[in-house]
Amino acid sequence: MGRSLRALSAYAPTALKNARYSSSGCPFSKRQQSQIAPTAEVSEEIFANAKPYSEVPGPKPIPILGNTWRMVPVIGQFDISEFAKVTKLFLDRYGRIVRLGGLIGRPDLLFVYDADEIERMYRREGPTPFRPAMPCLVKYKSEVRKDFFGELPGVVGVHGEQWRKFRSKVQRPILQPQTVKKYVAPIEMVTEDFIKYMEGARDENGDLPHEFDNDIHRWSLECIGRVALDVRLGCLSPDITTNSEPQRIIDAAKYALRNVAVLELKAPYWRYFPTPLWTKYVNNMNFFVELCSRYINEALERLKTKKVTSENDLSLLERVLKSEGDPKIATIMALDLILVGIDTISMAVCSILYQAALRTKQQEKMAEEIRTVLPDPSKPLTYADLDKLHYTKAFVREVFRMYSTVIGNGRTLQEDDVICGYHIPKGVQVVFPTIVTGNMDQFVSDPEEFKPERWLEGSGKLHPFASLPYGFGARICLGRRFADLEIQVLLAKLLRRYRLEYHHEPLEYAVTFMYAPDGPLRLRMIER
Ligand code: HEM
Repeated sequence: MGRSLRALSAYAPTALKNARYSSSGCPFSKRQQSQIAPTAEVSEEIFANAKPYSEVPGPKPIPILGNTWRMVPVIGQFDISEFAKVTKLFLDRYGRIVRLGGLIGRPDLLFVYDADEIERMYRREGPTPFRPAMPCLVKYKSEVRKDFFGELPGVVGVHGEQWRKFRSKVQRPILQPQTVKKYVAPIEMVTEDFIKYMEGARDENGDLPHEFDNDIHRWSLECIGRVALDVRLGCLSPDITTNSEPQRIIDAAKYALRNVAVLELKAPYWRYFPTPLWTKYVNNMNFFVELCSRYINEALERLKTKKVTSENDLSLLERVLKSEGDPKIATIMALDLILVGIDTISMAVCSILYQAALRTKQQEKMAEEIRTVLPDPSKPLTYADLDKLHYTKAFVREVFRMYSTVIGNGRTLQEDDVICGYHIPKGVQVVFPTIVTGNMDQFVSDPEEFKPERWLEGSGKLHPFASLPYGFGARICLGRRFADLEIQVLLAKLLRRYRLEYHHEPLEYAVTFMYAPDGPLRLRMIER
């Protein structure tokens, strides 16, 4: 029996659990040997028999310098853009659990390369999982603009009760398929404009320009504006002038993308004094807050005179405005969606289009599927059509497995635990390096083979926690349904009419903040 992609996805934990052993000949026998159910409490006996934390293998900190130097680009032995290789190197050198201690001013990092342990930790994580992330944003929300964010500062960079309260207010409207369905037509319109732009931007060979990755950002910005702010921002219009609002939005998004990585990974001095880069970051964030507030106020005004007969007449934003009665909740929700919903999806799309251009056989299979589901290209897309694009979705899933856009996820332990036989104290930051675990033959059959079919056929090993592009559990990506929708609409519209090719130097993947092809994405776009 074929296994449906949805049953395997991170959104259906119960189905996932049942679908885990897809092959005959159990690939995950270690679990059976240990007999530890993934949600079981760690007993006192397990604690008593655990090896001490100090024995977890890993690079030894050098006195005074600690281990931070290893992470500092250029002078250290590990370059940040090589982070994906570094995490693999840790596995090869030290094994399935690796401690990176002695990092100045921050807790130890613990890399776990065991999908069974990752599953156990996710399933036991409790109602308020703590994902350490975005320290710049934490400082901005909790100190610099505490006046604005107050006691309900959103979900990104927020933890504990404050996080739970905010998430419970917005989760339902954002994740309901019924909400997402309403955005098929708006996202299709944005995407049609984008494809029109792409058609005009090609050179005489049909190649897209050097800065095409920036154009993908403009598309994702336009999509998120439509979803979170109920407006067309105008970022795809062909005659944007310098200093116009769309240009300022594009610049602000670009700035956030380029410099947050520098601030957080390379130059964390802003923690101690306001560096020029930090001051610019704050101004940039203030710009986004002001932008969201303005559009939300406009939406509120429109809502006052809108005739509403049922909830179905309301957009996502209007539903939140109506149910919460506080425009600030809607503003902060929009801000969070914008902050994490631009570069994630843009980088994912760069990677997906690049892989489609390189893998002609699989691209043709997607095109054929799209043509079968959508015989008439002039007919508007529906949610039901998109749902039938099984192979296309499996292709995307396979790109995520092999070239995980978000290289890993993480949790700060909120209580002591036993991981891979070691007693790990509360407060340690555990890293789940998806980019590595998704490519380990212990968890995935023939991991070096690009095989979308593996997500459909149910043959071979495929540990459901080895590759989780959107995370898992109570803190799972809030925008994943929109991310999937945007990717599917783009592929359906683009591959229905065009063949993608690539005729330049192969691009290396690198980590800037996300993991994506590094260099000019000069795809060739040829009418079918
Ligand atoms: C392909 C694109 C994307 C990928 C790979 C991705 C991945 C992720 C991951 C791994 C997390 C952490 C989940 C966890 O801790 O378990 C996350 C969180 C989040 N994502 Fe996404 N994401 C994508 C697109 C988006 C988009 C388009 C939006 C907005 C519309 C969005 C909004 C969020 C938010 C708000 C959170 C924080 C949730 C919380 O902490 O409660 N993401 N995403």
